[in-house]
Amino acid sequence: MSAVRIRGVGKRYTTATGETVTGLSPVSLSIEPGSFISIVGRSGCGKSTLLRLVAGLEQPTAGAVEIDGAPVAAPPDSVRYVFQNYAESLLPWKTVRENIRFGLRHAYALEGREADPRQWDAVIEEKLAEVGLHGISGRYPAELSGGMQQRVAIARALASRPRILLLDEPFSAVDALSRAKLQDLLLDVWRSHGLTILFVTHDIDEALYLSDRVIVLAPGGKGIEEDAPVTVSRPRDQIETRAHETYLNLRGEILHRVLQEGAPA
Ligand SMILES: Nc1ncnc2c1ncn2[C@@H]1O[C@H](COP(=O)(O)OP(=O)(O)OP(=O)(O)O)[C@@H](O)[C@H]1O
Repeated sequence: MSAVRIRGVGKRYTTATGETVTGLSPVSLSIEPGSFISIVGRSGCGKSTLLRLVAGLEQPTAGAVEIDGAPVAAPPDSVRYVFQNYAESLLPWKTVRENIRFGLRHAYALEGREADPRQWDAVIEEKLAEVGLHGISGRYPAELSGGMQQRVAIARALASRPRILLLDEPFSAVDALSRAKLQDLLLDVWRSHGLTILFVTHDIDEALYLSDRVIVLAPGGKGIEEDAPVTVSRPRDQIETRAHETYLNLRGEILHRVLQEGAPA
């Protein structure tokens, strides 16, 4: 069974002035459990709309999203969302420890387990270590670098034991070196937790490096333009993978297609 099934899902928005805007023309996609899928395309093509529909944060105006075979009417327990901006993923007025505790509470409540708060600090430190952070649990999100904030956002999401992780341009505000490290961290947690990941990015290289499949959305919310499998072997390596012939050919193909599109960037 697919982890996520998107059946003819489309979204039209009505603006405050009563205008109707196409967020996304109907698309259909089947996402296998444990796969890593990226969604790319020009600004305004409907990437975030698609992710929010899968997350149950918005309802489609056409079609339906199914998670593990069940229709999504509200944000499902098995799904977590990491945004570009930490202020959306984390609670800025809570420390890192309190933010992750929030995720843990959620997991314990779902599993009907009695939480023993005395054990939580150890689990929180374990989650932070998993994303390469140590000794920062007493800090507030604003006291961390952009890359560290996104590591905390990932740790918090992992603490609630999701099966599906949705990430909306999570690394676009960090420097290139931190970004490469975050990409490898995400591949590590994807593998070790057996997650299904849907990842929105503007960066075609990032999408190719991370994914099993890259979905290119057409400009103006017109739907899926290309669904390209990435056959480059795993584990991936920042230097070797990006120099691989298959990777470079696919990169050329997708860039060519995106650049050819008539709409302004
Ligand atoms: N709440 C909303 N109300 C009205 N229109 C919206 C709303 N959200 C999105 N849209 C419109 O839907 C279209 C798709 O928006 P969306 O944010 O999904 O694009 P995107 O591909 O994620 O863009 P970007 O790459 O710039 O983040 C755009 O035309 C946008 O203006």
